Amino acid sequence: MTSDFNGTRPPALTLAGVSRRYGGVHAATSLDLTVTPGEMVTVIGPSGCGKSTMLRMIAGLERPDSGIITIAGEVVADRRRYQEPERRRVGLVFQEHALFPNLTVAKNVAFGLNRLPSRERQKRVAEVLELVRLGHLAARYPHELSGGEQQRVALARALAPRPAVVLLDEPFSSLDETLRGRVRADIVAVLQETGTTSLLVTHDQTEALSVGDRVVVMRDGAIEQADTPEKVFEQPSTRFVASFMGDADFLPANVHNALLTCEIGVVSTVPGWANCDVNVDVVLRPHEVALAHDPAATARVISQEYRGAFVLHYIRLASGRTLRSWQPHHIRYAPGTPVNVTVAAGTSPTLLVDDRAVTEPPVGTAGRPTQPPAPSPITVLR
Ligand SMILES: Nc1ncnc2c1ncn2[C@@H]1O[C@H](COP(=O)(O)OP(=O)(O)OP(=O)(O)O)[C@@H](O)[C@H]1O
Repeated sequence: MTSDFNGTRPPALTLAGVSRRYGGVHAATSLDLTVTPGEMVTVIGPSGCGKSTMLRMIAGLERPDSGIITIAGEVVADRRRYQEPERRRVGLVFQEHALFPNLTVAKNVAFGLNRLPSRERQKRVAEVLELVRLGHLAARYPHELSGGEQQRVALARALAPRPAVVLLDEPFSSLDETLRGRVRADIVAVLQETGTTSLLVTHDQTEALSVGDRVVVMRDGAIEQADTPEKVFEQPSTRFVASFMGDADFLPANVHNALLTCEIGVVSTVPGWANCDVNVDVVLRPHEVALAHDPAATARVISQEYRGAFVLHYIRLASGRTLRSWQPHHIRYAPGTPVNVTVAAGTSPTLLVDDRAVTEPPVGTAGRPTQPPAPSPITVLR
């Protein structure tokens, strides 16, 4: 058993230094993660970054080359031990519904409960079908259900044996856009209601941010950042996370005596950066970039995309760099319009040095003379 967590329950799941290679491919590299009971963690990253490999190792469908995995305090995989999937307290929900087509809904849900006496089994099946609001469809076969209903049955089946962790691998991706939102809300509600610990793999940034208590961003087999949705979006730890989790542009900038400036002028003050002179890249998201028509401005609108609630404008700066700006849907600057570009008041943008976010001046930068990029024309913060 691992040590107690918060003095009471152990973590629902831990990975410590978990790695897996397929020939020359490092599918998972030294993964470290601790998931607390009841937490919902979303896992996101580009195709092939190792999301499914991580889930498969937790489920016991794949054996790690090294590292330790515990579930509810019990070691299920380490150098010596390897617990079979059916003995792990893990429930699985996959993209394809994976229900047995020849079994009714009730029998599908009862499938993992064969150790229970018949009466208890029936009671538990009825309970979980009620939970996903499908009690009235217990006698139907999978082909008689909608895609959303099939996913709710899959969740009921995963929850029935009271697993310590439920793993969901892109459970909504086969559903169309409208249904997707509804089924997602239903499933998340059931997981929250039952206090179920879960890991949900998704390709959808909005889903990862809106559903997760914590978001794990993976890249090339490694965890790049594991944080609250707010931190992942507002304080990305790397250039990759900043650009992967939403639109982001990067401008060379300089912090001199706590004042952050770049090509568009003064961006903000940076508390704690007094007495330093550091070149950085500043991360700007389109909602942080303000525009105003100004015949004297050197920046130009290149194009715009109508997105319904807002219009995304592409701006070419004097340097030739491009910046994007969201404008309310009723504001549309025609291509060629000269615009004054500023950073919205109250923005505290992420600063990068060598692709990593920095919150303090790098060691040895105090007083270092650097050549600040020439701001054109300095814009006073509103
Ligand atoms: N059984 C296998 N044999 C060889 N290589 C594999 C195997 N399974 C996965 N890989 C490789 O390991 C890497 C990680 O794959 P994985 O399926 O975990 O990625 P993923 O992030 O889930 O991708 P996707 O989002 O496309 O599903 C990929 O390069 C993949 O080609």
